[in-house]
Amino acid sequence: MAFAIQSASKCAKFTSVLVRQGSGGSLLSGVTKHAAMATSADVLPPSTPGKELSKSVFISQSRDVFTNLALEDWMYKNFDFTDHHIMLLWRNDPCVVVGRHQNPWVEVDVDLLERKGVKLARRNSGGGSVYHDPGNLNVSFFTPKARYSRKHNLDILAKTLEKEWNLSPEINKKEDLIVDKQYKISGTASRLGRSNSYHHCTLLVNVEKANLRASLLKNEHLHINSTATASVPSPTVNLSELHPGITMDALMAAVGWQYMKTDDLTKSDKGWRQVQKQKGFQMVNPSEEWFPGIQKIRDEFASWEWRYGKTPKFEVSRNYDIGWGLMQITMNVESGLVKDVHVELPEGVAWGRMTGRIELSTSVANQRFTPASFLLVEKALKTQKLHSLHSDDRRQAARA
Ligand SMILES: Nc1ncnc2c1ncn2[C@@H]1O[C@H](COP(=O)(O)OC(=O)CCCC[C@@H]2CCSS2)[C@@H](O)[C@H]1O
Repeated sequence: MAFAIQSASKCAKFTSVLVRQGSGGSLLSGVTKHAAMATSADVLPPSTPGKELSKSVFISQSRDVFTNLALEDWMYKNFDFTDHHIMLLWRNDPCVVVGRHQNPWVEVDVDLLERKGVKLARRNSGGGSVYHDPGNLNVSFFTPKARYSRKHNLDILAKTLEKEWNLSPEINKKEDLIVDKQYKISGTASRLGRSNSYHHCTLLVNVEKANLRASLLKNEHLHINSTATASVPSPTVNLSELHPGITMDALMAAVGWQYMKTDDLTKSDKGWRQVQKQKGFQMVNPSEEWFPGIQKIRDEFASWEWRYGKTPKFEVSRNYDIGWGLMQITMNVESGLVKDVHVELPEGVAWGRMTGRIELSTSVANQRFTPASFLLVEKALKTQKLHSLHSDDRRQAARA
């Protein structure tokens, strides 16, 4: 029996290729779409009974953020990592990935992202919003919860950069990897379940910095009140700027090999030993054929209900200069849907005989919130005549 795949999923199979024979070759050289396909049982020798821990490096063949998040989720839910730890390396086409408890309208200009073709995704782990493109490497470390250690994993990454390229990254308080005391090269988040866990992090190799900045710009017109997790912006640097030898291929190979040779066992793993069974990295095709049910998970990650509907409830306002002062339109949004709308008129301005705060019943009620919801309310208001109160009107309004 090969490792956990059998015990957990009966049918997960992997296209498996040895991608680095000898030390000189590029990580991905020799890998073709039609590389020999084999089940894990064909690749890995049968494990001997007892407490043996082995490790694998998987590389996702997909660049679709929703597919990769689904793959991660599938592995987390279906594998048993007790005697097999896995590192998954994955990259995405341009996207912003917000944390599980975040508000996308706080974090980014949602409409701008859409116009630029940058996807917006929500992950299952907590923390802030990060930008991905193929120059960003995502590294997921899967272990049983009992062996979960962010520090151990980040040490592997730091050690790789030290040994291979003479860099001295440090792990700061929030477990970012930073260089020169301030420049972030990696952000971290994690998910812990009853028995399984993963810690995942980014590595900025050579992302389009201008796109990173532009994709994390906010919509300055929206004023949002919410309890959602806020991101912690930091100055960032690409590893390729620190050492020209750091290419994506070279980094993936170095990180993968450092992972394979690092002992994950701890003092509490009495009677265990770590064995090396895998001779190379395994290319993973995250398709329905290999991971039954993955398409449904992918569709859930891509759905409006998950990306926007999961936003913690919030209050969002826009201010309008109407000549006599600032008018404010406010909406309460729950599960991404507009629950109620009110307008706050500036002092001394009336709408008919109404002043101050006015509850509105509008066509946006119970609809999905978008910044364009404000345009609809604005339009509806424009059909009403606002006027400045004369002192007589003020007295009347006060009596009403
Ligand atoms: N790709 C990437 N890597 C590192 N730092 C980034 C990146 N993109 C943006 N940033 C910077 O980090 C802050 C947000 O930092 P903050 O600390 O708020 O959030 C994080 O770091 C979350 C990391 C999540 C990692 C997951 C791994 C797989 S899927 S995403 C942002 O405002 C930018 O200044």
